[in-house]
Amino acid sequence: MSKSPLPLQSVSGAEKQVIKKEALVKILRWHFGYSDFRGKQLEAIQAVLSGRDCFCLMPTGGGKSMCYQIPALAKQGIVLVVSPLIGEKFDGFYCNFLLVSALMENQVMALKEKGIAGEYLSSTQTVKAKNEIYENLSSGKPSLRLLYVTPELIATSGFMAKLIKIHDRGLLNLIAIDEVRSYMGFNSICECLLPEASKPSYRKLSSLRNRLPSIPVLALTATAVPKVQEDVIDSLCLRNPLVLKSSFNRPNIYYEVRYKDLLDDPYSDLCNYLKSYGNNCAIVYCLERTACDDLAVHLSKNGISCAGLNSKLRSSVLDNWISSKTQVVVATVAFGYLLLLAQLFKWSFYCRMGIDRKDVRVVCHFNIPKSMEGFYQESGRAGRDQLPSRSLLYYGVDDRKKMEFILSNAASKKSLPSSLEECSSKKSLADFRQMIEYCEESGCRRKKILESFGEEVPASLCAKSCDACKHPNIVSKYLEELTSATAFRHRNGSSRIYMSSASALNDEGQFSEFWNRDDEASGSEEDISDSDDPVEIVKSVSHSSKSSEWRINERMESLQRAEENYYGTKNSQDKKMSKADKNSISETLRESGKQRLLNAMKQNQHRFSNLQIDFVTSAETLENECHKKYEKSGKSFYLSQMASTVRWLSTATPDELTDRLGKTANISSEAVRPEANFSSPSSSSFNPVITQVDEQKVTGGSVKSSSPVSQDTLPPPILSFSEFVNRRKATDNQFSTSKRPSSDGVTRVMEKKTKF
Ligand SMILES: Nc1ncnc2c1ncn2[C@@H]1O[C@H](COP(=O)(O)OP(=O)(O)OP(=O)(O)O)[C@@H](O)[C@H]1O
Ligand SMILES: [Mg+2]
Repeated sequence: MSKSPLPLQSVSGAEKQVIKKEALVKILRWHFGYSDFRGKQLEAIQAVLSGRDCFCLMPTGGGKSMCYQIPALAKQGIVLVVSPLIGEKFDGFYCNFLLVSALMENQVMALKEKGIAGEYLSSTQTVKAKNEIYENLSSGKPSLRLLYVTPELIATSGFMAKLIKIHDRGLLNLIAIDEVRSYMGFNSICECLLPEASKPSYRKLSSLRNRLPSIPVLALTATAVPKVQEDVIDSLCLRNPLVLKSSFNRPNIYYEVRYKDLLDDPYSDLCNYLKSYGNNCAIVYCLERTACDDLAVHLSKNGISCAGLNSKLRSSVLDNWISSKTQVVVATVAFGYLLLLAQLFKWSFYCRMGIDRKDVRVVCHFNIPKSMEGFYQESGRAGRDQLPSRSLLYYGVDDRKKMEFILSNAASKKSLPSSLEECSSKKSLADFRQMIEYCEESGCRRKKILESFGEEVPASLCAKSCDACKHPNIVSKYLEELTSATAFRHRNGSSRIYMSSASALNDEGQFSEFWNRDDEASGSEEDISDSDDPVEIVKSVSHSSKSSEWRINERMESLQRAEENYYGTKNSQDKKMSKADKNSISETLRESGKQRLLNAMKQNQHRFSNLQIDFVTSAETLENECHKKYEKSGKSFYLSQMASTVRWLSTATPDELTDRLGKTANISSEAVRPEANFSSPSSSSFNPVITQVDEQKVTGGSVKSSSPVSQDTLPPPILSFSEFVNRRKATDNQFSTSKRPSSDGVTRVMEKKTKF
C-alpha cells in the first residue's frame, strides 16, 4: 500500500542543522512503521543531515539502509546510493546478471511500496526507462528521492556530468556508499588484482569527493577490520568523519559446527536438520556448482522445497524465495579454480546481494567458507528480524584441503609479481586459518567470530548460544574423534588433494567448476611437477613456465601424474599398491579400529558395568560388523562407520548394546552370504542406530541417518583424479565419435547417473 510522503522539514540543502530525534522518528514510523531507531542509526542520520561525513560499521541486518533512506525523506533533494549489489559488471565476476537485476528491482520496489520514490540505473533497463529517470532528474522539481547506481556508472563521464548538474542545482543531499568494503580497500594487493576494466570505476569513487566537495559522504559496511577502515576513509577522502561502530555480535544467531568426517551422511543430516525447522526458510551455501545442484536435488527428493541458484540463475528463483514459495535456496558459491577474482567476489556475492528477507531461520554452509568475513556476512543473513536463528557449518577435512589448495594457487593465476603473489596467498591462507580455528578449536564460536573483527569480549557474552558453550563436552569429543580420524587418514594416505566431487562431470558433460572449460579458455599457464609432495606440487603450479595457450589435456595428464606420484612414492609398499588396494581395509586398520572401539567401551564402562560382556570380544564383534558392511565400499566408509559406532557407544544404553551385540553375533556366525553386500534388505538388521542424541535433544539438531544401508542410499564413491580423467577421456571419445551429439549427451548423463 503506497503512502504519500510525510511533509518535509523546512531544511534546505544549504542548512546544516541537526534535525531533532522526534522529527526523524516520525518519518521512521510513517514510512517504515518502526517505533524507534536501532543502534547507531540515529547518530549516523543526524551526522549526515548536518553535513558531516560518516563511516558506519553495523552488523549484517543492523539496518544500514535506514541511515540513508531517512535522510532522503527528511530533506528535499536526492540521495545517491552507490551500491555494488546492483552492478551489472558483476557478471564479469561470474555473478549473474539476471539475479542482480532482480535484486535491484526488488529493492527499489520495496521502497516504492512504502511510497518512497526510488529508482535505479542499470544497463538492464530499457532506454525509455532510463530516459524517464533522467527527465525526472532534470525537471524543475524532481520527485526522485533515492537513486541507486553502480560504481561503474559513477565512472562514466556522462553520468558524472549529470550528477554535477544536479549538485549545482542544490538537489544532491548525500552520497551513500553501501557495502563499501565490497569494492574498496581490500588492500593494495587485491586492488592490483582487479581487472583493468573495473579499476577506473573503483578509483572514481574517490573522485566523488573532489568533484562534489560539499556533499557529505556516508560509507556503510558490515565488515571491516581496522586496517580496512583506514583504507576506506583514505580512499574516499572522508573529512573528519564521524566513525560509528556497532558490535558485530548477532546475539540471536546460534552458531554450530558439524563434522562431515564423523557423520554417516551429511546430506541426510542436513535434510533432517532443515526438516526440523518445518516450513521456515533457509539458505544453504555450497562451494561448487555441482555440489549445489546435488544438494538441491537431494533436498527436493526429501520433500524440502528447494531452488538451486546455479549457473543458470533465474530471477524467478529469487522471486519465489523472496515471496516465500520456496523454502530453501541453495546458493552456489561458484568458485573458479583459476581466478582469484572468483575467490574475492564469488564467495561473498550471494551474501552481499542485499536480500532483505528477514525471516531466514537457518543459514547453512555445506562447505567451509574461505574467510571469517565471508562467513560472518553469509551467516548474518539469518535472523534479520532479530528472532532466534541458526548458523550451521559442515566442516570436512577434504573441503579444507581443497580450499587450502585453491588459496595457495589463486594468486599465481593472475601473473602477479612474485612478491605480491606470495603476499596475497599468505593473506588468503591466514584469513582461512581463522575459519579452520573456528571449526577445529573447542572455544566459544561467537568469541572467535568477534575476535576476528578485533572485538574483545568475555566468554559469558555468548550465553550458551553456540554449540561449544552449550555442549562443551560433546564438542570436545567430536574434535578428538576428528583428530584421530584425520591422523589415521593421513597415516594411511587416503586424503586426496585433487579429489573432485562425485559429480565431476556435470549434466552438460562439461567439467565441474573445479575444471571449468571457460576457465581453461581464459588462459592459465601453469603446469604441475612430478613431485609427490603436495606442497611442492602447489609451488610448482605457481612457478612453472609459461606456455602461450592453455591445453587442458596436458594439464589433466600432469595432474594425473602428480596424483599417481603422490600415492606411488609415499613408500615402497604403497608403490606396489593398485588403486583398489589403496581403498581396501588393511589388517592394521582393522586392528586400530578394534582398539578404538575397545577404548570407547572402556571410557563408557560405568554404563556397561552390569553387563556380562567381555569388552575385547565385544569390540571385535562391533568391528566385524563395520567391516562386513563396508569392506566393499572401502576405507572411508569403514572409517566413518567406525567413528559413528564410537559415538554411539558414548550414548548407548546397556540394552541397546546387548541388543546390537546379540544381533551382530548372530549374523557374524552365519556363513558369508552373497547378500552381505549393501543391497541386501537383511543387512539392515545389523545396521546400528546411531544418533547425536544429546545434540538432538537440546538443540533440535538432526538425527543421524539410521536407515538401512541400501545401494540407493550409499554415498557415491569418490573418484580419484586419475579415475576422473579416464572417465572423462572415455566420455570425450564417445562424444567425438558420435554423429548425433544430442543423443550422446543423453548417454553421457545416463552414464554418470549409473556410474556415480
Ligand atoms: N529501526 C529499526 N527498527 C526495526 N527494524 C529495522 C530498523 N531499521 C531497519 N530495520 C529492518 O532491519 C532489516 C535489515 O535492514 P537493512 O537491510 O538495512 O540491514 P543492513 O544493515 O543493510 O544489512 P546487510 O549488511 O545484510 O545489508 C530490514 O528489514 C529493515 O527494515
Ligand atoms: Mg544492506
